[in-house]
Amino acid sequence: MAEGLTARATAVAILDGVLGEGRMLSDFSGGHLAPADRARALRLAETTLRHLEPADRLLDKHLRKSPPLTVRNTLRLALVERAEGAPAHGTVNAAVEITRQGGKRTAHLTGLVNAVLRALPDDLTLETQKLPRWLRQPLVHAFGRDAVTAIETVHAQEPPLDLTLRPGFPHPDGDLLPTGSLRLRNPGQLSTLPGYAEGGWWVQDAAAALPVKLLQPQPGERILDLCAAPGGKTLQLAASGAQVTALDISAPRMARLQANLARTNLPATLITADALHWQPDAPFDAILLDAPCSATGTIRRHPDLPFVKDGSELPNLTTLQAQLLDRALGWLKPQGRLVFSTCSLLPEEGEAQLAAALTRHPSLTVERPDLPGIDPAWWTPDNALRLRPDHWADRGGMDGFFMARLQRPI
Ligand SMILES: C[S@@+](CC[C@H](N)C(=O)[O-])C[C@H]1O[C@@H](n2cnc3c(N)ncnc32)[C@H](O)[C@@H]1O
Repeated sequence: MAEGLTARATAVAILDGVLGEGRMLSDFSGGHLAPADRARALRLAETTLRHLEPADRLLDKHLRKSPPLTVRNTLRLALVERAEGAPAHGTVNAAVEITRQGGKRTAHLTGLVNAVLRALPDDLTLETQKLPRWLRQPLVHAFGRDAVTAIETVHAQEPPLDLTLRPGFPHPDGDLLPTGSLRLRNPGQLSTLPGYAEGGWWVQDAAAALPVKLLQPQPGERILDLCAAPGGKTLQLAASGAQVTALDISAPRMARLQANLARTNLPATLITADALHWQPDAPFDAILLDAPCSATGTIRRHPDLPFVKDGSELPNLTTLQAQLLDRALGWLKPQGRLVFSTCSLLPEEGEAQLAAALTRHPSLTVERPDLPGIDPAWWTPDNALRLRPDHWADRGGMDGFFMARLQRPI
């Protein structure tokens, strides 16, 4: 059997699901696989998705007509592995074997797969993959062509892993970022790292850790985490000593939040409900609204997103964000503060959403506290924070996020 065949064949099956059936990578369970094969398959599929279109441009030079999707995915995987430095013989043998094992559907194409892969040059270099048009155009308009090219360059790289640390607890070695997150390059099995068992840290992108830092929770404050699951921000709020109520509509995601609280031994009151219908008993000192959004800021961690989404859900999402924001503002005590955040790169889920909220609620003020490690260039003219994947590009980038802190009048 060719080495790594299980992981590679699984990676092809994952690519078939994403590109043929519009399934998200996060839906892949792979529970029947050994953990190492599962992790390798996902990593191979993600890497292939980061280079899919440049890979196709090279493959198409050697294909007279397009093969079935699963064969194309087998070729894409082998080509991308080669470009990443894998030895030719291993990738070719595995691709041929996967094609042979496809039976009637693909076995007659083993010769083609072998010939195409052997015809590829030794020094394969892949161009940078561009964002899809529905996303690229508004981003060029918002940030300029150079910024979008820089974002695409970061999207092509495997992202590092960031941890949010709990003061006084053990943690692994890594690079401490200016905003306080710890960055790891090759973390390996997380549950074996120092501090895992004690709940001393949790995985959270450096940008995703900033909405809670912007909210500046204080011990004893009554804080609502609205749209809370799976709960990275709930853990931050609870670790600050605030009295946290965490609400989310999704029961499975709330189960993950509960497990995260159990591992870290942090307290919060959990409510599974639709925020459009729920009402609190009493107002809050502060609210974090980490609203559902297009998640276009997380493409470096979710390279399937550009292939599965087409922007058609945006009007519904922006309407929901505004409704959630209006409801949440009504649950604040006088002078209470609310952070609105989205992991989106699109101004309509960020800058434009803030501008519209200020028009609907002219008495609100936007607060801009001093936060350690924040580059002054990341603040917008309206005192919001706009974070992009190309920020800290030399360190591995960060997720795209928008966040603003609003204060209710007396
Ligand atoms: C961006 S995610 C939240 C991430 C979370 N704050 C964290 O840091 O782990 C948005 C969440 O909004 C929830 N959501 C969507 N519509 C909702 C609604 N009407 N009421 C409550 N939660 C909702 C989704 O289930 C999803 O978990």
